[in-house]
Amino acid sequence: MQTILIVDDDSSVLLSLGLVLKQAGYTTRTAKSPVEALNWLKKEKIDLVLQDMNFSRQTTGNEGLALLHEIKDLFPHIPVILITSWGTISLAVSGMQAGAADFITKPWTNEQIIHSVKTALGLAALGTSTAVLTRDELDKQYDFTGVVGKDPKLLQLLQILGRVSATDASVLITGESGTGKEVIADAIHKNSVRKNRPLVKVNLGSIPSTLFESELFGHVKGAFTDARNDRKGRFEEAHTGTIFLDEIGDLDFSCQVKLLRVLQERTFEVVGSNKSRHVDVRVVSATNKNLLEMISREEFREDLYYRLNLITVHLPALRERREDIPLLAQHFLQQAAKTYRREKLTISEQALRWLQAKNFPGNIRELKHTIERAVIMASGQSLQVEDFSLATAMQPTTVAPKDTLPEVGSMSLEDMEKAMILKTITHHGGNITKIAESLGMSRFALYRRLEKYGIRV
Ligand SMILES: Nc1ncnc2c1ncn2[C@@H]1O[C@H](COP(=O)(O)OP(=O)(O)OP(=O)(O)O)[C@@H](O)[C@H]1O
Repeated sequence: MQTILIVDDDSSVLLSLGLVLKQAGYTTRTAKSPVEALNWLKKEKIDLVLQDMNFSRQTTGNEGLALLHEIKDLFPHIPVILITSWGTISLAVSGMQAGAADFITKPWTNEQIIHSVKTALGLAALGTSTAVLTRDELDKQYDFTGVVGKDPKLLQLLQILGRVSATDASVLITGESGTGKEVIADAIHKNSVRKNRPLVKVNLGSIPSTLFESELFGHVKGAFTDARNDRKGRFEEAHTGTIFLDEIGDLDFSCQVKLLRVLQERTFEVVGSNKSRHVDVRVVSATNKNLLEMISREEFREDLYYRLNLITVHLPALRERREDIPLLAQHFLQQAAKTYRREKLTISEQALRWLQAKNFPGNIRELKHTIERAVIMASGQSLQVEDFSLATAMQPTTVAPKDTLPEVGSMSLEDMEKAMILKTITHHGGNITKIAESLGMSRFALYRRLEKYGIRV
């Protein structure tokens, strides 16, 4: 049985937390001061510490922080979960920086405590094994179908993911556009105990802040002028499963606090109703932005950052894993050949080497589009360097001069708009930020048009 040490100066808190944890099958020890806590840690095998940060009457939290530092120095492998007041969230942030496993804000619920304890113990049990597994070994243990590659950086990442997926820990996936963040989010869900439950994907970059709550938490009929029916929010749809929050770095500052609340308390209110609903979700998020830089510019909340990234995985850019280009190219060739009914099509060795040396600022997505274009345009049975250079040369790089506009009456303004959007997507290899910039519109406006024309990027 695992033993949890609870540290708080309030006897009633010690009692209630002790009861909750005992009911959940843990042995508990209690300490009312840092000295008592350290004594327990020295004389018994403690698996986890649950520590109230505001346990001293001064409530500055300094004493709590000092105890945390001491525990991390003496027993670095024991996970520590902090309990803080909502008003002293900055304490929780300092605690996370000092190595705490997680933080819970008051008033806590029993589910929150158990969820956090289970996750932290699960992560601690994974240990720090360093033996690097081969792709075959990984495939025997986990389901990574759809994730092509065997570059050592990718294998290391998959190894961590395989182990972390089984826990309920929140995972933040970072990496440039087109490096496969969504593919990795799928893999996390597929390898988790929630795999038969829903995986709900939310692109936060495409939701205007005015619709944020209604989209994520749902609304009841009549909540606002356009609310003609009740509508389920994305969190409710994801209940018992996983929610994938894509483009988290694009979330408006005012919406960040609303998201923090639901992630913290695991409850939300449907717009127009005042009843709280409990939600059980695993959170995976992704961004191509540097959140730490955004935090220093005060554009992203640090407490939200720590809530999202119990584990961070960074996906390498394609230029950092060129060895995988031939494998990926073969994979996309098979896919495109099937789609365009050119099953017999192969790719030459020189063409593979040419692709391997080429730069793909749009990463794997751009490589995929490049192969697709070559498959459409190639006339022979084997794709050659010329097929790729031709496909690349056909990519628009300059603005068309005025007199090359199509004949009057041959195209509507909407056709032109759609064509220009497609041209820009090809040019930027699917990088939404750059496409929006080049077209002189906001990302939101771009997403609306993509939806309107049924274009998938
Ligand atoms: N390892 C991989 N194996 C096979 N296909 C991949 C891999 N990584 C990415 N892809 C493909 O590349 C394309 C882009 O991947 P994905 O959408 O996951 O990237 P992303 O990092 O989420 O991009 P963005 O930041 O622009 O949202 C998709 O078509 C995906 O299927």
